[in-house]
Amino acid sequence: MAKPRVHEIAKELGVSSKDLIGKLNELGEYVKGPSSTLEAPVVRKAREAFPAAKTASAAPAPAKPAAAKPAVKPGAPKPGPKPASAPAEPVAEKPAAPAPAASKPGPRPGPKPAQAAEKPAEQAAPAAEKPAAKAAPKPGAPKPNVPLPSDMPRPRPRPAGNNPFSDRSAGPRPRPRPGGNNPFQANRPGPRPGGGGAGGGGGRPGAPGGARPGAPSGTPGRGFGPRPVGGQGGPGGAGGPGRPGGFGGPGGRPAPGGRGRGGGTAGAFGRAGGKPVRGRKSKRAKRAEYEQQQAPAIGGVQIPRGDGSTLIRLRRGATLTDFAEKIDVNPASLVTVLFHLGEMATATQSLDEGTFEALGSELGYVIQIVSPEEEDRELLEDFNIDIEAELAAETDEELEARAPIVTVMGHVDHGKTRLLDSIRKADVISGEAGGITQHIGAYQVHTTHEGNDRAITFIDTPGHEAFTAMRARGAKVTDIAILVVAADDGVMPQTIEALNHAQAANVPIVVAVNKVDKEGANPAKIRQQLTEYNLVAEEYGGDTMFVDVSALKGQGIDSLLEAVLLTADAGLDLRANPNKDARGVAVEAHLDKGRGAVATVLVNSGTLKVGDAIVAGTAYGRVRAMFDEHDNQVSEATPARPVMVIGLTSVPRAGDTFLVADDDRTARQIAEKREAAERAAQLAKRRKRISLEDFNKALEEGKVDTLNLIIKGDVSGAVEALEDALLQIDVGDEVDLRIIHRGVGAVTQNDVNLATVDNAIIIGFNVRPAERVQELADREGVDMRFYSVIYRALEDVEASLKGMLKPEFEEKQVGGAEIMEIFRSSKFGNIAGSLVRTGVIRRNAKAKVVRNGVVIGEPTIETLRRFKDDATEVRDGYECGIGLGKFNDIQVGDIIETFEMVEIPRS
Ligand SMILES: Nc1nc2c(ncn2[C@@H]2O[C@H](COP(=O)(O)OP(=O)(O)OP(=O)(O)O)[C@@H](O)[C@H]2O)c(=O)[nH]1
Repeated sequence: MAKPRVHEIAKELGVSSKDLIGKLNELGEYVKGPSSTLEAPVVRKAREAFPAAKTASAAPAPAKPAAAKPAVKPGAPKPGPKPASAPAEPVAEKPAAPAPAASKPGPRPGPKPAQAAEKPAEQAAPAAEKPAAKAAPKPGAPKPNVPLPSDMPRPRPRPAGNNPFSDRSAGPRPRPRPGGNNPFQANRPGPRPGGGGAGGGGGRPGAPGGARPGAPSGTPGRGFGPRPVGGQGGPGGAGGPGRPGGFGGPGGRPAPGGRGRGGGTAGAFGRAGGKPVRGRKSKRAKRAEYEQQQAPAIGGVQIPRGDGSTLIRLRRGATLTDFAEKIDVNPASLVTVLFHLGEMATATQSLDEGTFEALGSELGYVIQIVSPEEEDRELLEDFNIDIEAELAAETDEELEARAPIVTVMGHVDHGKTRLLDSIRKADVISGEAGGITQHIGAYQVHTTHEGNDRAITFIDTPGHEAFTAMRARGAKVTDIAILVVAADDGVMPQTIEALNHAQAANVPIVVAVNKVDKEGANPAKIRQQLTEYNLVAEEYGGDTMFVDVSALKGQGIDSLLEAVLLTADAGLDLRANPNKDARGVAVEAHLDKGRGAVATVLVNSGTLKVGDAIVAGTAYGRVRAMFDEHDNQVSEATPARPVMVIGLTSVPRAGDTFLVADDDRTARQIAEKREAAERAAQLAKRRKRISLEDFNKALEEGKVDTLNLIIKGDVSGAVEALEDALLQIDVGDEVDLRIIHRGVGAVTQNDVNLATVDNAIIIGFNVRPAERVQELADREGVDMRFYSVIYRALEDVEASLKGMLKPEFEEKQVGGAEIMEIFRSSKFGNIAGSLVRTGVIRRNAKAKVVRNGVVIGEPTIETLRRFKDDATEVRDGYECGIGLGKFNDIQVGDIIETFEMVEIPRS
């Protein structure tokens, strides 16, 4: 490769190509054109032919090309020739250039060196001599491609290639890349070198490829540090350099050169080497930065963020683990983030909606807590039960008329209970059946309407509380509400509450104006009052039916039932499919001593049969027997037919929906799943929400207080109502009211044990403690309270909570003085000349002026004197003058008592 071309030699000699060609032709060498290559002997001839020119131009000429070329493709072909022309110097300097070559030494070098080497080498040698001598003392270098800046006399070793040492030195050098065509490799082994004995051959290789590489290495020692840089890879080249070592001075250097090997090089080059490293780092850093942007860290953890509207659905009582699963992160990360938001929670703790919302908005997610109904629907879907779809799919042919279901509401004492009794008695069938003997929570009566026998089902739990509690559970039981208003009392607060609840539930209302038998009853006034609430009587042009009744005397009951039926027929589609598995609602339930859990259910659709596997809320079982309100055993219940069911393993709650499952196992699984969901939701509700900040503070100040309650009642409706009412008590933020357990039946040992563990108070409603339970409670110091009126229980709990909020003070009498004489002073008002009878009278104390046992005023002791001197206190047995400020209503004989407010220690 490195055969020089005519034009190159011409340039070197400072003559035109044409002249050179002419000359050579003259000398008998046939040369075709400027691009023709020349063999070494021919070149020699040419140089001999133009001796003068050569000396003149040689130096400069080579410099350029050399520099240029190597730079570009160092290892490349060019080098060969160039070097020839460009003597030694360049070599030294250029090493730098070669370095770069290193990076691509592989290919180039390989071949080139081999052949190129020979010639150039030869030629170079001679050529080099001169320059070398001048510039570099150390001539070593006939290095071809390297141009040489002159001022850098570096001893230029020889090109690795033809340096005899090269091989050897190389040997030791760590051989960088194994590369097949890596010159070094070839060299090393010896073949090349060996063959090259010629130095030339072997060297070459070094030169080109190796050179590059080598160069740097050697260089380093040299202090070329910087240059090499470009060289980069050169390292490998290192081999070359090895050479230098050979050459003495540099010797030491080589070592570094040795370093040739890749990374090592860097070190050898100092700064240069560092660069690449730095580059890599920054790349990594950049990536990290990018990732940071993607997922900002909160509290040191990175969490993929939502875009602010990413919807995440969670069930009630979900935990951080549930949330983490949805966004695919480690739950611990969420714990950390929440912690930084000021809340502490474990990954498996049920959290309330507010906490999830705060966490979600922080992370860019919109958290949607699935409603209980929806959750239950999803739960049932897992069992292939979709009640809504089932209902929607029913055809007219499948639907049959059913009885309307009615709830009686109204203000206290307006006659709800009495009305329900009257209706029961009015039942046309009762006579034959022996009357309604069972209170099962609902009953059905029959009446003749327009010649037909019609049934109406009444929920036997008056009041909107139960109605609302059921609704809250998603049960739409009531079709029509009878609003009872006493004609002698008028519309009262609960009347309005009741009608609001009914209207909110979209339940039509029939107004029963009761107690019309009473004197002073004014039914018209009721009609008029209710128009304000959108209940306009038909006779006034509205669409609400008002019926005057006397629950006491049983008057107007038939009309009321008729009004109910008319209202139902007018606006309600009361039909259901009786030919399928039953679905409905539990309206009442309790634990019966003999029969276990009993529940009164109302079938909404389908037919409930004895033997059915049933699940009601979290209770399940198999229908062992059913009874109606007449205490008759029945084998099946059709829509709107209330029956008392026996066979459940636990007591459901009023308002729990029930359904018949395919088999016992399914019923149990549904119940268990509901139970789990319920527990989670309860946990979330109960969780004390307190910020981290407040938490510490509250702890320090001993302000963390929770009133734990256990509620037991005779029927689930009462327990529900009591629980709801209790939870509505506004107790502020400092105290938490928790109902840790509720149930139907007597207070048991288990209840007391639970209360002992959680420091709870037991509230019993219409129940008594079971045997020996009172004893246990006394022993354990558990407070049990029993009520038969919900209101009283509420009052007590509220008072107790307030007590926890505010310390209680009581007056403690400090002293007492009797007024013996009255001095009138224009400046101080009346002064009571008194004798202290008990204790001590102090200035500024609060006082009570008592006359004949009656407190007539509570002034403050503003002035207190012993004779003419002010005193701060006067003890019993002494006389003093007491000024009560503006309170001048005193008489001789009055007693002035002073007292302090003393905090009553809580037991
Ligand atoms: N004179 C008269 N008294 C009635 C009538 N209806 C009810 N009462 C009386 O009113 C009082 C209250 O009746 P209840 O049926 O207990 O009233 P309630 O609305 O069920 O009361 P709570 O259960 O406390 O909400 C009783 O003393 C009844 O005897 C009526 O039509 N005429």
